[in-house]
Amino acid sequence: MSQNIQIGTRKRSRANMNNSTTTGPADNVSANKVFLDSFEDTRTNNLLDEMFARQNSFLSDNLRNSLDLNQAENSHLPRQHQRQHQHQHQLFLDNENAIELDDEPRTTNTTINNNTINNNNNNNNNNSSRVDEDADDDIIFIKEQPIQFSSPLILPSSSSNNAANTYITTPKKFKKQRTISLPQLPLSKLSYQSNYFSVPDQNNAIVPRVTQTENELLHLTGSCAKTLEGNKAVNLTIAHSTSPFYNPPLQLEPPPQPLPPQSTLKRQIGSSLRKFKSNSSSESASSSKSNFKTDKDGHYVYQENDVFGSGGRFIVKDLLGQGTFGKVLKCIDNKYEPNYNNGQNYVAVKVIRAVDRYREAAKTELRILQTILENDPQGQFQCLLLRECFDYKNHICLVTDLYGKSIYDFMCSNGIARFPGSHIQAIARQLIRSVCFLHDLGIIHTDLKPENILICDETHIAQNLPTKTVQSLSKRRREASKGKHKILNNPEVKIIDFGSAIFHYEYHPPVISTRHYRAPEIVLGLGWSFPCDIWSIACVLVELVIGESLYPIHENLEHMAMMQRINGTPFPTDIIDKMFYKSKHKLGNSPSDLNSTVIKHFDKKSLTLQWPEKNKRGETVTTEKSMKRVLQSCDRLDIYISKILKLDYGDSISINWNLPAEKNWSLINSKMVWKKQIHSSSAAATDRLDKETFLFWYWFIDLLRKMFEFDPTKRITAKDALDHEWFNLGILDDGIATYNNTQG
Ligand SMILES: Nc1ncnc2c1ncn2[C@@H]1O[C@H](COP(=O)(O)OP(=O)(O)OP(=O)(O)O)[C@@H](O)[C@H]1O
Repeated sequence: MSQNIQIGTRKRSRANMNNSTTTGPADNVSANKVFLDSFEDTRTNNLLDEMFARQNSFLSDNLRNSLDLNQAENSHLPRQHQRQHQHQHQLFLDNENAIELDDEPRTTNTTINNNTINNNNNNNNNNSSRVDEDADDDIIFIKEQPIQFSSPLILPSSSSNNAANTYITTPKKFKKQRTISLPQLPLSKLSYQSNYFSVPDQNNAIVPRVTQTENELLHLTGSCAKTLEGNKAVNLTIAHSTSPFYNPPLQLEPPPQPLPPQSTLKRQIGSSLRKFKSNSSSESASSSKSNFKTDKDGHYVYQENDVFGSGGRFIVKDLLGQGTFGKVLKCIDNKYEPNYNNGQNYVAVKVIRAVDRYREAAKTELRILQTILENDPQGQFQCLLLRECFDYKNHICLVTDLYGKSIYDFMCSNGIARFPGSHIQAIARQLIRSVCFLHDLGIIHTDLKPENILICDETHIAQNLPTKTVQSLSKRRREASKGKHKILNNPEVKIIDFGSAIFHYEYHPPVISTRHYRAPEIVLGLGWSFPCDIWSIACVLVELVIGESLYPIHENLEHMAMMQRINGTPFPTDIIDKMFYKSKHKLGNSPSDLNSTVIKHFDKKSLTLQWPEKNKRGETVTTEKSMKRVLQSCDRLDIYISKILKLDYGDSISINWNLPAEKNWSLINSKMVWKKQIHSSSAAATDRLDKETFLFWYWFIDLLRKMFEFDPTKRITAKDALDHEWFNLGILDDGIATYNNTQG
């Protein structure tokens, strides 16, 4: 599918810069360039060569097996790069600079001064200022520098080849020095420009979007629109989620939007859709030819080659999905020539159940899709694009662009469900940016999950997995994957299913989201707003790393116990206090089972969760299975993800989110050096980790931690998440290699 990929062409702003990080007008750049700020193509290619060379050992197995890149790349590298390749194992990095150590005399030295390496020791806080004198030196590049022999530092020997004392010098810092970091996919650098959109107000009039304000109130469910703090008549809490509206403080919930009469439904689609309406959607013209049938539950009965729509416009070709609301069909749209734009005469049509309840719900979905379309007619913000809507035999039909399978289905059909880091970053960027766009429009998605994230381009490379690995797969996965590890060529995604999405000023049902992706404020009945989407995205991102659901739970108590375990901390007592207060004063519209499944498990005095559950005699009644799921199958998030990363990088990677990045890295590094000294090189070879790769994962986990903040008013917003340090970092892995290989 042709998609516009927006790539910020301005210099990257630093994570600690505030709104200025939103880039200016973005250019459309062809998707075959790894993001390299504003450097031209040839340099891009050279840089990529260098990066591949430098990381050769890191990826040697995978790249050799699947892509045969190393030999090919090195054969045409410039001489100094080949030399670098030969000696890449001798890279050492210190806080300020890194230099390549050579075992033969050299006249030049490659300085690698990664902006990420400059993170100071306070970098647990992403807003901390950097130790960096030059505000402009964050471009990623290698630059050959003459060696500056300042006082050499003697380091412990660091490789078997370098048994003797090794000198590491501190080269003089060059102004405007260009630095190198590992590459990112273009999708990881998609820019976002706020203050741009217009949104409908409560009377459906389009008003210009006001500047984002932090003076937003956290919505409560039901008829109460007070903030959590407001419930207690204390100072109003500022919810950091942004939205385009100034919410009238302490007002009762605005009346629900009147649902449009059916006759005006078509008008609701807006002017941008009119061009699609040349074939008027009157059903009568085609109904005689159609076999279109509806069952007793109001569901369309799927039959291949069914024809429906005005003039027999749509031919049913496949059933893409079936949900509560209806069926989603892959159809040929006869409005277009058969080979229109490489098969873009195919569309997805969501045929809503012919039941009043679902028809009404579809109208809400329609209003959301309409707002999205009006503000992003090109679909640059990764949201499902509505092409048309019509009513057919009492079924509302939503015609949208057709995308590939969902991330969930892709994972199920993959021998290794985990995604490469570069793809996780690209997907994260798209999701967060898309949600930032939605939140700016006042829309909360409420049901973000892998099933609702579709892949645009399903093409991939497939590597054969070792027999032993294949045998360890479940029968279902073995059959679905055919024993192969699939890596997408391009991890572009789209968010779908706006059936549960709402405008922030509308009625909030007490329970939203699919259980595994449900934020704590929903479970605790505190009321919810924009931050719930951030929690859901965080759950999705972890799922991409570990290859399975982070919260494989079905009930509240275990869910809460697991949340505490994963965050490594109990729920903050102030939010539990609010939960009790809300319940006591019957504020808001709580889940019906709140008392019996949530509140009763908290101790009123200590405001702590009583888990494992005990009976009156003090005996543990929590089942062994449940204990195992909470205590053994998961762990504090940094530890849990580190365990998974060991599969790729060896035993030494051990991320501790309580340590500053530099300190964490030096502990890991000294462990690796020690291992190399004690053991043979083969033992050390299991550690395929360098500092930049470590930093990539460290900052990823840091972002997750902020997204998993229990208190929704303190949880990172989508806008702030886009400015997080992690999005300045790259990684060289199979995902980058595949992308590069296929885009060339
Ligand atoms: N535009 C599309 N292109 C390709 N597949 C799609 C598209 N839209 C939906 N699907 C498929 O149909 C499935 C159901 O779509 P959707 O989630 O919108 O329906 P739903 O009735 O709201 O489902 P649920 O009840 O699960 O929320 C999706 O998971 C996806 O696999």
